Amino acid sequence: MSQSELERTYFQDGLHGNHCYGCGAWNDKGLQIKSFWDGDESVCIYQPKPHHSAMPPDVMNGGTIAAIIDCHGVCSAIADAYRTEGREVGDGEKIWYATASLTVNYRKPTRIDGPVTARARLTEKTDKKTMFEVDFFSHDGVLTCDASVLSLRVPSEWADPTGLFKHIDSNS
Ligand SMILES: CCCCCCCCCCCC(=O)SCCNC(=O)CCNC(=O)[C@H](O)C(C)(C)COP(=O)(O)OP(=O)(O)OC[C@H]1O[C@@H](n2cnc3c(N)ncnc32)[C@H](O)[C@@H]1OP(=O)(O)O
Repeated sequence: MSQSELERTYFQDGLHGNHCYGCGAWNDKGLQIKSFWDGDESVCIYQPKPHHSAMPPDVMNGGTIAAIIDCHGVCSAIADAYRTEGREVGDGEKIWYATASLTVNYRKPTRIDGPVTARARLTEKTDKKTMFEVDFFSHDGVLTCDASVLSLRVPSEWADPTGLFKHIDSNS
């Protein structure tokens, strides 16, 4: 069942303290993408800004597209893990995933003058690994990119607000 715009809950709003450039609701300078369930698919609708352009000012930059797809895929893996356990995103013991692999095929230029949409579907899952395939559309409904995002479950140190590397350094 799809949620109407008013009753939507966005995955990122449950990821408290997330400063990620693409999906962190607590990063004022980031993209602050928002993702939600539409039945079995997850959806992200994003209005690009003029400075998200490629060389032609009416075409969206590929790196920004990749950041949206990456973060939408990883947040979908996180939301799927919570949903599997019957919990809302962010409730109870925290679940974190990080990108292990991202593949983006740029099929057509993406118009920048309206909201883009990423639609993701789960294609593979184990306890630790989750794969989402993502289709990316320009505002006129053209499929401009297809992508796959492999997310791996990571420990809570990844969410340490003071940083990750001190945990890695102390373990090595
Ligand atoms: C407030 C907080 C907010 C938290 C943030 C909330 C959302 C953030 C969204 C943004 C996402 C990012 O940008 S995250 C930043 C970008 N990503 C990273 O920096 C990740 C860097 N990579 C790593 O740290 C590591 O490689 C990991 C954690 C991804 C995986 O290491 P690991 O956990 O030791 O995994 P490992 O045992 O080697 O492998 C487990 C299984 O996965 C497979 N596998 C591992 N890597 C790959 C790979 N690249 N491609 C294919 N398969 C792979 C292995 O073959 C194995 O399969 P099998 O034998 O089991 O079959």
